[in-house]
Amino acid sequence: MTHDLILENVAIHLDGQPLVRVNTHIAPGEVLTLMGPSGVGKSTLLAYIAGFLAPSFEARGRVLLNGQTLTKLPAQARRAGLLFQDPLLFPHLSVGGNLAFGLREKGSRRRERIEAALADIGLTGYYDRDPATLSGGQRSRVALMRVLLSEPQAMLLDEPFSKLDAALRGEMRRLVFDRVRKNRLPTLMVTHDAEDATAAGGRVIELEASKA
Ligand SMILES: Nc1ncnc2c1ncn2[C@@H]1O[C@H](COP(=O)(O)OP(=O)(O)OP(=O)(O)O)[C@@H](O)[C@H]1O
Repeated sequence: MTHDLILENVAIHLDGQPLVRVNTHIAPGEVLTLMGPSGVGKSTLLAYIAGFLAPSFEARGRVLLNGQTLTKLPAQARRAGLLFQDPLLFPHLSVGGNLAFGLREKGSRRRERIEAALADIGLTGYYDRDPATLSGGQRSRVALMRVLLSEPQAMLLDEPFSKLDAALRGEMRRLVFDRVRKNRLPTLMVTHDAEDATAAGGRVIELEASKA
């Protein structure tokens, strides 16, 4: 099955004022970078796609994923993986518990899948660890893996590397872009950092502040 993310004449308004407007098609494994001034509505667009747009906004247009109109589905049915600036993990769950939260698969192989995911991000033996004891880079990797275990069909990245120091930023960029390509996920990344766009290596849409 191909995973295409289509934003068809999407326009978002706030209190009658136009914010973001986009019309584009993101192919499987493609990372489209969205840049533009603060307040133009970049995060709002991601929230619209994911299904939790605040009621003060008004949105027009259609969002399609694999040919299915997302805007007709509740947020939990949309299969859009979200990664934010802050890699938020549930503090009352272990690292393994956090990954289990993302896992779609049921049954006896869950533990095995989680152990494999931990090994995959260099965290073998971390299943029972308290997330508060992880480094920033380790937390970011667990947050990414939790999203991937939920088997998303598209990825939405909201300044995902901005809180990391330079060395970790490079490492996380490689990991994230490698996984979205391998999993053939259409990906929309919001960032203020031109180096993120260069590392993504794809198209860049530069939004302009509304003149209205
Ligand atoms: N829940 C909300 N209710 C009402 N207005 C909101 C809400 N969230 C954001 N806004 C407003 O909507 C506009 C767009 O915000 P948004 O966060 O999408 O911008 P952005 O382009 O992502 O900005 P930045 O680059 O600073 O993150 C801003 O004017 C913001 O103040």
